[in-house]
Amino acid sequence: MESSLPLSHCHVKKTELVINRLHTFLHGIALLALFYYRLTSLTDIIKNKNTSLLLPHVPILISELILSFIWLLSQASKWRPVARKAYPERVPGDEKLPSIDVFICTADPTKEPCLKVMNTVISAMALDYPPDKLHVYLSDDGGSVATLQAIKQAWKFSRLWVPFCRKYKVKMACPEAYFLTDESGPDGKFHSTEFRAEKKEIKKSYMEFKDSVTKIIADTSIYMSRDHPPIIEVIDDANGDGMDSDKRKIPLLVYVAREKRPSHPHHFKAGALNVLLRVSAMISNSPYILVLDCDMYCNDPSSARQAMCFHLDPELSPKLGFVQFPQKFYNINETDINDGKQRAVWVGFRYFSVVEDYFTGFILHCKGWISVYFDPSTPGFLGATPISLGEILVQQTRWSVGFYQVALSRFSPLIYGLLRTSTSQSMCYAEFPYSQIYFLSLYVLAVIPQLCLIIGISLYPKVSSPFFVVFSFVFLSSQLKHVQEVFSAGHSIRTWSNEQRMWMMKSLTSYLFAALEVVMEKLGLAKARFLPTNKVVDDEQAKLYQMGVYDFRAPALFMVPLCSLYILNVASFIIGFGRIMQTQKWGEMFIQAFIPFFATILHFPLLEGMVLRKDKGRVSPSVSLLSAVISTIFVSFAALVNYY
Ligand SMILES: O=c1ccn([C@@H]2O[C@H](COP(=O)(O)OP(=O)(O)O[C@H]3O[C@H](CO)[C@@H](O)[C@H](O)[C@H]3O)[C@@H](O)[C@H]2O)c(=O)[nH]1
Ligand SMILES: [Mn+2]
Repeated sequence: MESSLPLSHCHVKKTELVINRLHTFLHGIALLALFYYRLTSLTDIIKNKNTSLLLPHVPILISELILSFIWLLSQASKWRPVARKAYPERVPGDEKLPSIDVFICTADPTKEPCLKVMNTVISAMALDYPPDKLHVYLSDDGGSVATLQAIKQAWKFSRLWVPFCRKYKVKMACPEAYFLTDESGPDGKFHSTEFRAEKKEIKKSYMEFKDSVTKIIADTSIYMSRDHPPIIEVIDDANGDGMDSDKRKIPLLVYVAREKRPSHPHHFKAGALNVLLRVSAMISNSPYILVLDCDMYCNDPSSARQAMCFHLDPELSPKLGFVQFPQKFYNINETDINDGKQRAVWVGFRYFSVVEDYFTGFILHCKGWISVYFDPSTPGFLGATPISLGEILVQQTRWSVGFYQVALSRFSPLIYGLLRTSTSQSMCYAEFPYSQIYFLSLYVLAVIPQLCLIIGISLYPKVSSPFFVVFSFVFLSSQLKHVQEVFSAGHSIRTWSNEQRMWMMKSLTSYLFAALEVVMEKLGLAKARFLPTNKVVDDEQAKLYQMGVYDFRAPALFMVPLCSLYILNVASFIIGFGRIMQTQKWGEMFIQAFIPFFATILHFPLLEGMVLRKDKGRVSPSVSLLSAVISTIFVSFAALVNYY
């Protein structure tokens, strides 16, 4: 009877569906009204031959068109929200399970601490899956001797750890995280002296393993090699124990450092994964692969079985290309000022773009495969997100470069995708690459209404006009929709402000610089690069992050535009507000004064960073000074125009 029960269940989230569609409908109508207003006022300007007024009005119109276009694309992923449930207890017996190859990538031993990489490896070894059907491959792009030595130690420790996890059904397969939490074993065995004795023993072994890794690091010079021959090593001990697949108690573990030469393009992570595909084809050749980054660990040992609930489902299976677990992070605190959690969501691996995960998924869909997005209540995998603002912006710049590479190519989702897959699927895949042009809208909205407020040019309807309601509705409906999404995901209002702030900060810096980088790349002046994020946590940074305070020690290239725009907004609000008080014309400039006011409040941490804070993570005085000079030039320009 058991086999007739479904392995998974998918249900439509009805309330969210109704809210989303109602929002699409009402917001869509309001946008049409907004553009009606813009077009009529532009026609008036042209009729009255006030051509100089086109200078601010046209960019504002373009920026509103861009925002609306991206909003429209984003509706596709919200049209039919579903939730999935997997029943791993219903998957067939172990003998019927297909085998899995787990791929883990590491690249730079200076940025990716060896112990963390080994924890990822060990947690994968301890997945709840038949050991003879699980094979773990580590790709080491850094070709580091230390990593090779450490993985041998990790293998030794796994020989104790994997049986321990199986025996006591340990829920946290990553040893570092296990020994940090207070898990005392499953019910019943909780008090057993046997369990306690074994736990003590295994903890001792873990400490010895940690010491051995520390010693390896201390004794070896650690650097990221870009020039090395290939090494493939099946990790084993001298007796060959553990190799005989009939008797194997722990999964096979293989170390791979592909050949790298400076003259040869190696295609970053996608290149590493393709080498693993070729190597694993010769060794285990499993029909399924599980890809992990070295900063993620398996948080729920049953996740491989959960994925099988979809892959073995007779209805889904023939077309199912991949099961995607959302990226969730273990190093996020409640305040999450950097919006590291990214609530909105990201096989031969495709080169060509540094967002190979997104791009490969897109191409698979275009080839007719489907995928399942599975968000279990216990996250299957937990990763690490950068905790400093600078790292986040650098990471975002890399992603943005990757998205532009896709958007500007023949693979552009709205052309390539529409011809090959459904409209809604293409829209979903188009949202990320096209939303990189947010920076155009945000620069316009951060500068033009402000300068016009100082000059005294009105760009928005008066409070008494019926179109005032339209503009207010568009603003409120988009903000309230965002708040609703934040709340329904179980977060607080603080998440809303963090996400708004980070969205603006990323757009104004990363999206812009990525666009410049891609232009340079097209002109042959720059080369594609993949700077792995830094996973080494600096104490000072960790302290600031824990307190919910920004670490503004980001590159000046990022900080100067942000601070200059902030000062410009504060200044324009003060000048504009002063003028409104003088002239008592509240109605005319209300929206225009509200924009810099909103920015001033939302980005208050920048003001704190420039003026109030004295700690190391404040905005450096040179950045503040340079920003003040730049914004003064803009404000003076507007004041001069106003004067004449
Ligand atoms: O030349 C390289 C560069 C990177 N990596 C590995 O790629 C992974 C991702 O790098 P990371 O620095 O952690 O970047 P993130 O921005 O955190 O990664 C996100 O973005 C990447 C695309 O840019 C995706 O591949 C990742 O899955 C996704 O988590 C890590 O395991 C690296 O070791 C390589 O193997 N070779
Ligand atoms: Mn990462």
